[in-house]
Amino acid sequence: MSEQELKALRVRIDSLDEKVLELISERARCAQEVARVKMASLAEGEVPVFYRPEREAQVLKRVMERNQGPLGNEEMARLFREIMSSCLALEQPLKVAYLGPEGTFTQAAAMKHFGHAVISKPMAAIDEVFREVAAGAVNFGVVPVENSTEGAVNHTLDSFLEHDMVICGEVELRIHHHLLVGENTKTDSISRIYSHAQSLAQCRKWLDAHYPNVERVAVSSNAEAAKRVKGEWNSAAIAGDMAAGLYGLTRLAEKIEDRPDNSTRFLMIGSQEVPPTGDDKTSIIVSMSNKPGALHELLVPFHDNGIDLTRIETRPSRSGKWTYVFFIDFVGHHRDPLVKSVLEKISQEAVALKVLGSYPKAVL
Ligand SMILES: C=C(O[C@@H]1C=C(C(=O)O)C=C[C@H]1O)C(=O)O
Repeated sequence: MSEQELKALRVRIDSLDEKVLELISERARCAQEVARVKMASLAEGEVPVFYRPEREAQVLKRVMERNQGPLGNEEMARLFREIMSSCLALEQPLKVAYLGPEGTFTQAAAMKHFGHAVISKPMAAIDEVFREVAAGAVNFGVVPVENSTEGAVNHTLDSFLEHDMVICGEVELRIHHHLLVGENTKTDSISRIYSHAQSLAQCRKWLDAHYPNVERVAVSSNAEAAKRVKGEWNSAAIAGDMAAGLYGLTRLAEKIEDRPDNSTRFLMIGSQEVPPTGDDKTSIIVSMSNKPGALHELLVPFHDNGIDLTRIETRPSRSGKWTYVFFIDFVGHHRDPLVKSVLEKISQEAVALKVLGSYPKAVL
């Protein structure tokens, strides 16, 4: 390519950037107008709701449907995700608590869902995220709920039994683990590998093959593991990209998870009910009396009405030994007439039924 051709293309890019800049600014001014309208239409004592997940899901879907390339749909949606995040921040910056410390996959999930223009607050434990949201110190919380290799995150499920929380969104994240070392580490004398118990489990086979005799130490998070090895000479950590970057660690081995499709699903928790988008999921908790056929009775109404169950999980209930609660996710919104009638049928048989929330299916 000649110098002249390159120059001409760059002139074109500069002129396109000017247009993109002007359009983004116009969009941001529109969002400010939206905020003004939201404020003006409040009833007395009503609190304004600036963040509208159902609308955001719609915007992202529209972008993906209309995108003609060459950028891929996910990439384009990711760019719009950030534009919306900044526009919303002009209305009101969201405060989001997540399972920390900084550098966790939960932080990456929070950024993927809300974009980067939020005020984010790392918490030391899942229960603390719930408490921070319940106390109203933040608008939303982000917690992991299930992993495709290791299954349910029980701390999260149990926290739903203790707190009244509304689920307002979900996000899925591909989880890639790396074996990380600090600059002081002597790689031939690693005697300890730190990580979160879930991550150690997700890399069990790889560890058995490569470091069979090295002690595996479970710590509170992958980011905490990364932080520890920074100063140690005989240890390594298993953690992801964010933690590696944050603590300046070197990748001794990359993508060491046993299953290449290893993914984690995260939930956004808050107090805001989300209206239907037409492509939603609902999460409920049900406790049934301890009699034969109880689970069957619970599932029949879903089957009879053709409602697609996406997940069912059992946890010991807090109210008695050998009694259980079921966490169920299904496709649909609790305001859909069909879903309403199924929930009514179930509540006639159940000891207790709680709708944790209906929310748009993950777009990204
Ligand atoms: C602009 C709005 O407010 C927020 C910002 C949005 C955006 O930038 O598109 C979408 C939904 C809301 O979270 C709106 O409600 O339409």
